[in-house]
Amino acid sequence: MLRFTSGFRLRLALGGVLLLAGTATSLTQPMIAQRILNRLVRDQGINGLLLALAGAVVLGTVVSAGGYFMVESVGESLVRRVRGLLVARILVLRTAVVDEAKPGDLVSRLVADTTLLRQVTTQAVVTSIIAVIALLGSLILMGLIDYVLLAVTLTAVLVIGVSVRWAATGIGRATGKAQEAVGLMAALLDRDLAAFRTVKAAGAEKHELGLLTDAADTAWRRGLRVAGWQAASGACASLMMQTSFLAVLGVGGARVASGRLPIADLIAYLLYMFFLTQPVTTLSGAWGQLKAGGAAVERIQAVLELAVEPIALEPPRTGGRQGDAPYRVRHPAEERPEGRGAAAVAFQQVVFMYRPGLPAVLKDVTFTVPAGGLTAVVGPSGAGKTSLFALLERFYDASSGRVLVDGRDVRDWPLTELRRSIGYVEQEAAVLAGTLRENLTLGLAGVGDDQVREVIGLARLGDVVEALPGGLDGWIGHRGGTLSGGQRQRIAIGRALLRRPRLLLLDEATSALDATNEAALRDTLTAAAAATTVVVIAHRLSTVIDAHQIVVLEAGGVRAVGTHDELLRSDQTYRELATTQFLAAGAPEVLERAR
Ligand SMILES: Nc1ncnc2c1ncn2[C@@H]1O[C@H](COP(=O)(O)OP(=O)(O)OP(=O)(O)O)[C@@H](O)[C@H]1O
Repeated sequence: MLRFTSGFRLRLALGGVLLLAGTATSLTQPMIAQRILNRLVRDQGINGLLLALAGAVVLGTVVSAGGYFMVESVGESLVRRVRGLLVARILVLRTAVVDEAKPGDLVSRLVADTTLLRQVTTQAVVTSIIAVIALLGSLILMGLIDYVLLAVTLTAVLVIGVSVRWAATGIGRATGKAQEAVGLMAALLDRDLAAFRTVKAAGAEKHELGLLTDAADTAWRRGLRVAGWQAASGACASLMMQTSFLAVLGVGGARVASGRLPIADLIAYLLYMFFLTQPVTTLSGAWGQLKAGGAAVERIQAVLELAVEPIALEPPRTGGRQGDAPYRVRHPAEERPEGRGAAAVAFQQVVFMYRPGLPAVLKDVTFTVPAGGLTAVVGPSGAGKTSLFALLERFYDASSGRVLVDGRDVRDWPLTELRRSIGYVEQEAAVLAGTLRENLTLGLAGVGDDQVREVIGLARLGDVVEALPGGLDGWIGHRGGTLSGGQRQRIAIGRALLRRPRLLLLDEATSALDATNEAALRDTLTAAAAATTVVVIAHRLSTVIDAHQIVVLEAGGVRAVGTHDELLRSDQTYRELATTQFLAAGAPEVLERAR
């Protein structure tokens, strides 16, 4: 926790000092009031004292408010820093890590655990520092009065310390588990929202509700356990304070009776014991809170330790008002590149498994893609086609062998530069909640209207712009739920083309397009292939027929490479694929050629 407070410690300390000063100023008020009363009784002037009392009231309030604000603002700054660190980390997590993560749980760590952390810093840390000072001060003054009574009090404080420590461990453990349950709830809700229509269509609302309420119940039960530990710790502290009070009374009384202690000293000592109750109660509560914060820190730390890609992503230091618009791009990534030509690709004896222990999905894959032109990759479902793209984008590293882009191993490319050279259109094309323009210019800065309009033409997005209320700046819902599969993919193609990639990877949609759009997109791909290298995982006959080279993949291995006509003649698998599995693009002559 201390690590996260670096840079804020001075402000935190200053806030603590102000709070302390505010309390001290407030403590002078009864003394001034007492004097005012005394002077009134003696019929003396009180103007000066009234002024002093008013001054003490105002000063105490202002100083306390300043201290409170400072401490709270440190809490907010701390949350901002930790959230910045977390998102900067989450955004560059390795794909394999995210494959296994629960997104909802990550969100819960970002939201709920950081909030808990804030409460702990502002409430627990500062109040306990003040309480420790008050505790030590009182104990010293009590020792000056009578060290025998101090020994009795210290025994009680020690017992309280031990029991509070024991309870705090329980609080920390129970809080960690409660936060875990909250994370599970978030993960479950995320899974339902991600597959919202599927849940509805399957009539699984009741089932999912059961799971969610189970998770909520678990969080509630664990929350109760936290409350139980807190109550036990508070009860222990209070019991010991009362016992020690009685013990001091007994021992003190005996010492007064034997003449070893003046009665006035015993009364003063007992008054100090009253003072002591406050810091002891505060500290016993704060210890538990610190442990709870520790549990939150552990969950945050666990995310910060996940494996990340070699991309330097620092949370920006500046704040600044951005208005109410969500998803405003505050730190635009980069300028749109100029035309950059085409990149050659080579796979050399590539073996790849997603995780150690899993079977290899690519087995000794070797083929080359020349710079420029259209290469189609075809093969049965599960052959490993998408995995080839994942290696090119370096979402994963090959287990052995080499993947080259422009003759350079992808592992030797700076990752951002590699990805900047590649445009990737997934089959289940991702559309982000935001405007159409934001979706197209994602990660690019300074893209002019004319350039956006150009890709709208190229990707055949005219109908989407027209139908969308607000046009180019119209809002596209969560995961593009308001769009058809084909429209989503055309947006993704537009996004990829806008980046002017040296290599365009396209996992063709399996859904059929109408004949006009089919032909138009074919033209777009042909035009793109003239300027850059295009590799398409092809599901359409029209695409393979147009391809300069076709790579046939089967069960993780390259079966054949050639043109459509060559492969029709020479390769049985290809012939079967071409005649049975490809989506034929309406035109009879295409079908005829396939036969
Ligand atoms: N993230 C992953 N973790 C583990 N295994 C995976 C992962 N993604 C894919 N696989 C497995 O790798 C194999 C190849 O998958 P891949 O998606 O590359 O096939 P594909 O040829 O693109 O299939 P399709 O045409 O159905 O999209 C499959 O057996 C799949 O189950």
